[in-house]
Amino acid sequence: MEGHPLALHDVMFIPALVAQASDEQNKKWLRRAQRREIVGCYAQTELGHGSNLRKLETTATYDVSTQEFVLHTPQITSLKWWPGGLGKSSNYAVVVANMIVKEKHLGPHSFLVQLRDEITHQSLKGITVGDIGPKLSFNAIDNGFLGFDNYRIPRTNLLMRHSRVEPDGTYVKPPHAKINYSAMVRVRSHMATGQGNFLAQALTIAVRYSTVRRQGFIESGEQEVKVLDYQTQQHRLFPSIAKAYAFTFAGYETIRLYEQLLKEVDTGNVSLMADLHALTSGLKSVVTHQTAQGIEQARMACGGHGYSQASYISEIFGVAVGGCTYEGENMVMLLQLARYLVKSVEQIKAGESGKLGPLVAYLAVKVDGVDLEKGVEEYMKAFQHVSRLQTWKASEKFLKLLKSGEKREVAWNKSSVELTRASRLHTRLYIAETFKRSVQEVADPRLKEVLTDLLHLHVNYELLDMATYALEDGFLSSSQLDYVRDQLYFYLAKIRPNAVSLVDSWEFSDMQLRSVLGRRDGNVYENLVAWAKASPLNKTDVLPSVEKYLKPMMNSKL
Ligand SMILES: CCCCCCCCCCCCCCCCCCC/C=C/C(=O)SCCNC(=O)CCNC(=O)[C@H](O)C(C)(C)COP(=O)(O)OP(=O)(O)OC[C@H]1O[C@@H](n2cnc3c(N)ncnc32)[C@H](O)[C@@H]1OP(=O)(O)O
Ligand SMILES: Cc1cc2nc3c(=O)[nH]c(=O)nc-3n(C[C@H](O)[C@H](O)[C@H](O)COP(=O)(O)OP(=O)(O)OC[C@H]3O[C@@H](n4cnc5c(N)ncnc54)[C@H](O)[C@@H]3O)c2cc1C
Repeated sequence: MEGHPLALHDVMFIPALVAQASDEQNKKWLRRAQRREIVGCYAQTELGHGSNLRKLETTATYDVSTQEFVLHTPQITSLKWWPGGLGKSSNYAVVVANMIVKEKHLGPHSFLVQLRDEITHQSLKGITVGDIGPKLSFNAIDNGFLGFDNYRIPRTNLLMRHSRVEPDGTYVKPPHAKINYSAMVRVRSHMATGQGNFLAQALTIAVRYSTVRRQGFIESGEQEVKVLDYQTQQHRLFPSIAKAYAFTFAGYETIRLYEQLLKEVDTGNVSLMADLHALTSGLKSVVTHQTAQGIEQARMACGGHGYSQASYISEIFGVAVGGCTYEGENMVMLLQLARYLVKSVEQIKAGESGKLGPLVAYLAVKVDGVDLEKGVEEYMKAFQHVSRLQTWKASEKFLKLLKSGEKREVAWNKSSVELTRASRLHTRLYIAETFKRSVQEVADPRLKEVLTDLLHLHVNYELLDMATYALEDGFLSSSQLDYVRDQLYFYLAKIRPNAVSLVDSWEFSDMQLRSVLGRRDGNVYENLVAWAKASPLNKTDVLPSVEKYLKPMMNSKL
């Protein structure tokens, strides 16, 4: 859970080579990387810039006389900063640098760069590299810094699958300007399943513990109840169980789309890139945020023991919440999706609704009302309505500011909170839709029934959560919202008997969970005592600090 120093080798270094190095280059590098004869990382972010890639400062200047690129770190803010595995473990990196050829700045490009000697592992001349120090979590990973002092690499170390620099300095452009961002898009495509997995771990601990913990009464005079029987506890945990499933289903779809994109790009077809970029930008943002919230609720649902490291939930939280920042800070990525949504609105206004992609076609179709009692399809129409409403409102605000003479960037900034709201609603619609589709495809009728209950819980919880939008224009009445509330409470109670099975079905072992509270055998109390006794402070009855500090203080006459 604390991460692995070689994680980025598998998660980004190898995928960057697969997607961006030419077949010829990969004959040299890929097998070596796969066999772990060389260990790499993905070095893009700098001390001064992470989000705004166009302003990366590390330069790779082509020297036509030697057919080499000269990598250089012009100032302190240009140091690479954050890459996982860079500090101590890697001897190679895919480095993203601003490429300059014949004095022309050609923007960020990826290069394979050797950092350390393959035998001694010592850093090479011209390279400054080290670890950036402890973090909130992920402390088994050596996130690092890296500087170059006019460090030379062969021309052929530019990753040349999609763009090239010929020996004479002729630049051959890629088929899409952002094709070099593929390693990021890949990780974003995988993040919904990854984060769903973190959420599932925290919920497994909290749900299991909630059936061991007895406290208080529901009907007086009876045995104290398992805390999972409280409606508030169910409300805290069960909607997140639904989300963990929903995120996983959505993630399967984005992973499939990424694989499709890779194949299509190789045939020169880049049409999926904008759609997938928009989709994964929104999905990574919503999923990481809701996962962090869900894990924190799971911790609180374990009361005082949730705060102990024996629960292990704090570590899961620390790792998961990193996802709100890495692979694109969440607000920044929501605004990327918003660009796509605004463009879609502009297309509709221009009478080109027919050109809209399937995920945004609903923006052009108005619905007057819904009959929620007819079932999940009607909820989908309600989600479409609120997303459409907010997308149009935010877009109109932006377009109006533009029309009034504001500069594009200023108008954008003044509309940005509303735009991020639209992006979230659009993404939550997508999550609900994929959840619905995935449940419909389940063949086993008993499994389908339980997952359908979770789906119902999800859509009622979500609609209630976005109720202000639906009430704003009178789309939903307050009596419809009462119906949604009743349904929510109905499904909380219905799911209760299956709650433990739902989390057990994720099949985390005790070794994976590392949680005293979430043990499979439920022997929480004995093991909490054993865990406490094993605390380093309990190695001796009297600590050295007693002689050193306590006694002088207690014996002082002052
Ligand atoms: C088995 C597989 C496992 C897979 C991995 C699973 C991971 C799951 C987690 C669980 C496992 C835990 C294990 C541990 C893993 C830990 C991993 C952490 C690793 C972290 C790595 C990093 O963080 S790497 C650095 C990431 N950095 C960023 O994300 C930077 C964010 N910024 C950007 O991406 C960009 O700068 C930008 C998109 C914000 C803006 O780009 P730019 O300025 O160039 O563009 P514009 O804004 O001007 O837009 C122009 C135009 O381009 C379009 N566009 C931008 N990007 C793309 C793209 N990628 N694709 C397509 N199109 C793009 C943009 O939309 C604009 O279009 P318009 O039409 O003009 O609107
Ligand atoms: C655990 C972890 C692992 C990482 N691993 C790697 C790695 O392996 N390789 C690598 O290269 N990098 C890595 N990073 C770096 C990471 O990708 C960046 O930190 C991330 O992309 C955010 O960029 P930033 O730090 O520049 O944030 P900033 O952009 O400085 O964000 C600060 C604030 O400014 C806001 N902001 C910035 N731009 C805008 C805008 N245009 N509009 C509105 N608001 C804006 C943000 O929303 C945020 O609130 C890692 C980071 C972490 C935490």
